[in-house]
Amino acid sequence: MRAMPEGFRWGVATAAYQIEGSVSADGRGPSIWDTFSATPGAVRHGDTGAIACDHYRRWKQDFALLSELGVSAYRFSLAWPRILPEGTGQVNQSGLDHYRRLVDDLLARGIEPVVTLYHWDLPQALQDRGGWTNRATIDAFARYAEVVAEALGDRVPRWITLNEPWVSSFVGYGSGRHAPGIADGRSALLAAHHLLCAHGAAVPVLRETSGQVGVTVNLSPVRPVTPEDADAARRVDGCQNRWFLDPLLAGRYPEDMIEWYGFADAEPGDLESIAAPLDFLGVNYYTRTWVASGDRDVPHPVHPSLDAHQVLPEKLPRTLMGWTIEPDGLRELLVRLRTDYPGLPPVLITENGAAFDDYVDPEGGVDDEERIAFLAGHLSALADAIDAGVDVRGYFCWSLLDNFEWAEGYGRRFGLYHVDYATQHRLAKASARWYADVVKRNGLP
Ligand SMILES: OC[C@@H]1[C@@H](O)[C@H](O)[C@@H](O)c2nc(CNc3ccccc3)cn21
Repeated sequence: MRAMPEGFRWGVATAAYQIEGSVSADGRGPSIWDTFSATPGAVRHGDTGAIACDHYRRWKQDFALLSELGVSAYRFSLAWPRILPEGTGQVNQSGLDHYRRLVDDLLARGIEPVVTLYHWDLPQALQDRGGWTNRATIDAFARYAEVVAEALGDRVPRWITLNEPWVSSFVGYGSGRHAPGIADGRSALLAAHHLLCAHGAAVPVLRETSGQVGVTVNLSPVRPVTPEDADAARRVDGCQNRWFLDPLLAGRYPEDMIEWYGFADAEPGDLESIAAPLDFLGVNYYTRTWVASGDRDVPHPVHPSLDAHQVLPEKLPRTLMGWTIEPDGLRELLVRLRTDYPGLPPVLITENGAAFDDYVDPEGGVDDEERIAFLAGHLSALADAIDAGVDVRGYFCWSLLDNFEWAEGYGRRFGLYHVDYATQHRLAKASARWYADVVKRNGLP
């Protein structure tokens, strides 16, 4: 038995655009993901979030699944375009009312709502004015936080300002593989900085509520394939991990990367605001990053393309996303955080999960043993990190439901519950029953 500490929070996580659907209902405005997914070639099979899991209408039945799992917490995101359809200006009360109902139902079930304000669905109206490359979006986010804090501030125990600013900036504005589909290095850096500033502007606003405040970053330990690749690996670590951890936890950008990027867009006071004290750090972990510089093209001056440098060791097992399965990477990154960042607040694992080739068998079940093994391995590594002294307060499995997997569309299933998109029928996979038992035991059997 690998028991977690007393009071450890067990949860599952989702995000608005990936599950809600109803993209034009009750006053919702368009987001950059509505625009991007409607762009031919942007998303596999031309999939969009227009319907997704129809969760906007089926949320009550989905919340019954949370009770079935026995989780003590549920992480989900608010759709900014439901609350402020134009990103700023007029508030849409229907949007706020929807999320009030969700939060109140969770509380009535004894489940802690952990609310992400921004999980990539920027109102298109803001992108029309430059989006995250426009410094004015910082103030728009702060106003959004004020509106949400006023409406829900008395009943949400944990707030997450941003989900994965690295993805929003370097993938959305640097490689163009995510919305808004811009492939420009300097835009990625500007977007990253403004996202961090937006986080810093929202922290004092949310701190006025009764809830704790944190931010979620995706972290991946970086390994050189050969010793000659050490410099390239350090650059990728600088881009993917340190470019966000250093400002958030130490109030500075990493010197080696400032030089590499030639970055000079921080204004006086920005770094102090970004480094506002956190009640917790959300960490999303999925895999390690293996880097080989080799004789490939010179890495992009801003965003060393992981594709060009991602050379995965053949012997390692992978998920359907092509990501190597490396549970010990979770222990490694948590111990590194504790070692490198003395100001590290308590940690929540806000996402961990995997996509495998799930299918409904002739008996009507989904026997996803690979997912059970993935989760068991990562929970064991998490227990190792806690035994090593890292203060981890909770774990959120990604995801409750199969859902819209961004540029991969519906072809990649991460859910504990299988979703038949033709009928919207939810079906507990074997991993759902396994996870419910882990939650009940407060640890691995
Ligand atoms: O891909 C699985 C999930 C995704 O569904 C979540 O919305 C998102 O928060 C999330 N982040 C990662 C981490 N890594 C990542 C790397 C490159 C592009 C996108 C995500 C995985 N995931």
